[in-house]
Amino acid sequence: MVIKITNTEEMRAIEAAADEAGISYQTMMERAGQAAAERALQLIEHLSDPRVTVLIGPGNNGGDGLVTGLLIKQANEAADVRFYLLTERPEDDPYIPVIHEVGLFTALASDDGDKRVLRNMVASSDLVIDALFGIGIRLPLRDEAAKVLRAVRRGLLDREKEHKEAETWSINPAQAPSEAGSGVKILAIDGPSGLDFDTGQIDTTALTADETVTFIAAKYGQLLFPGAQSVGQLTVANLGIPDKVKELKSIEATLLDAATVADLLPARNQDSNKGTFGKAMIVAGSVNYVGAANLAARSAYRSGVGLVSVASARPVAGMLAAATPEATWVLLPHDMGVVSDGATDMFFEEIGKYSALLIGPGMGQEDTTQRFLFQVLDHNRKQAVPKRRGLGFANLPPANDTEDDKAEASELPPLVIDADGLNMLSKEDEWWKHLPENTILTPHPGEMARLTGLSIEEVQKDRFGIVSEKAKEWNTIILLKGAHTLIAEPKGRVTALPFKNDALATAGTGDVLAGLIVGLLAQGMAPYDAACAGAYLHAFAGEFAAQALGPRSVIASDVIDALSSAFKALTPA
Ligand SMILES: NC(=O)C1=CN([C@@H]2O[C@H](COP(=O)(O)OP(=O)(O)OC[C@H]3O[C@@H](n4cnc5c(N)ncnc54)[C@H](OP(=O)(O)O)[C@@H]3O)[C@@H](O)[C@H]2O)[C@H](O)CC1
Ligand SMILES: [K+]
Repeated sequence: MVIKITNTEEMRAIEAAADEAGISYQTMMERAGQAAAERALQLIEHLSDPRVTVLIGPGNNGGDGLVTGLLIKQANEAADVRFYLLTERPEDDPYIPVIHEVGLFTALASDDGDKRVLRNMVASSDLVIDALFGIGIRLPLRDEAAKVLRAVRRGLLDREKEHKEAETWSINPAQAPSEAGSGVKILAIDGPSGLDFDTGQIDTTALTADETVTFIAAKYGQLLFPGAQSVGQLTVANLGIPDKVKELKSIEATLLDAATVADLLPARNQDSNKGTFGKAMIVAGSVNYVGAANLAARSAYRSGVGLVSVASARPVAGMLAAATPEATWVLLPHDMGVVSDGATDMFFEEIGKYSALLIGPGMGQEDTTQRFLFQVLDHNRKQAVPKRRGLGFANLPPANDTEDDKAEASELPPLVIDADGLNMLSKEDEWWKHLPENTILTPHPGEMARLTGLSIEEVQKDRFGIVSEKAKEWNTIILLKGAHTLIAEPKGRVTALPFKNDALATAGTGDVLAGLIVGLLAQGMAPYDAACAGAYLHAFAGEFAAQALGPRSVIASDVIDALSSAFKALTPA
């Protein structure tokens, strides 16, 4: 199963192709209603006589809502299901007669001038299903639709107020009742009505859903802010559309899922030693940013790599060695605690032993460090092979002749550039021409803005477009961080993460991510796969950490600690 991401035009083409292939529009609508009803039934399963209000729009989104409501009633006789119609449904609607036959309550907006009926319906509901509009919307919302949504909000507030009045207060906050909010859940069909499914723009009157059930594929607008904020937890129901439908198959944007990541991870061979699982080198840290190297190295180790070496300015190693006992160290020449360009020779004496390389976290951006970075990047092009100078380190095995030869002939191993590495790149004209093929860049939106010369707002507004375009232009893999992190490669693939977790918005989590990716790379994963899997596991670990500690209190080290939970959940023993 691969979850695709489409725009509305692509979705229309897929629907038409599915219809052509024998899955009629009505069949799709009934399967859509079935999928939404399943989620709805789960949301009300703890209630003995649940009350459900379904908001019905004029188009097929409304049709999905009618099916959903009917199926809820069919599955749960005790449920009080009522429908609120924005407009009369088309005359040939097959579901309205059934609703009348079953005797379910319906109200029509044009009969409810001041929207009191709607407000009361919502205030007395446990679940509101939003089936006013889906991908057929053209913003802004017309008046009547906006009025209906405002009345729904008022109904929700009434309910919340009532709930609060009924609350009892405990003197000791540690023992206060934990239940909060109005208790009304909102389930959106395909998305909150008022969402632009292509851009993520959203009408100010739109509801904030707890959950969204969408169909066949995710839509860009569900993953872009500000709309993504109102989508809640997203479920994708494929409606039985075969993967081979050309219009679906040709889509290159996908939403990453746990099973796909589990399949990507390298197998663990029991007959192994630390050499089996690769060696990662991390060039990181400077006297001003000491901790980055520690976070990246510890995170890399949690990925299962056999050995992690940190190459850093000598004083940094002195400060960190005790806190990072598993790492080995390569002590680079430095100027006042930042890596100097004189470090290049020593770097190349070592790098041949490593199967992956990360450069950047906490390095600073001094001119001398920048020269070092570009000398490293240009090595493959210039074939400048330095002579070994015998400056080994106590904790690395002495190189024998063969290793020496290997080191001298070596190209750079698969490479990740992060943080200050990216900032130093952006200071050089046409910097991308210096990158070895398949390099992974891991910018956050601010770094991406610097690399592209755009503003952060411009980057964020068109995340998918920009990351895809730049991956092609720069011929490199780009991982654009943020809620719904994106990974794109030059050939056109783009992958989005399903996570939007503010727990990761804290210093050092970027170092953790970069370390995790280099650890996976070192174990032989293909660069694009390592970037995707690393990003997924990092965000997944963030979810575990947030559950345990609350998103507010999570710090980068907690994410490292939670990595084992993320790996275990994906690949249970
Ligand atoms: N993707 C799938 O495979 C499936 C999707 N299904 C569902 O179908 C909807 C899309 O249905 P569609 O009928 O094309 O469009 P909507 O229901 O979303 O909306 C159309 C109606 O909305 C009116 N409209 C448009 N803009 C506004 C506005 N700004 N204010 C008020 N009203 C608006 C529009 O009126 P017009 O006068 O402009 O025509 C239409 O009446 C999709 O989202 C899924 O939920 C299938 O059921 C299953 C397969
Ligand atoms: K909707």
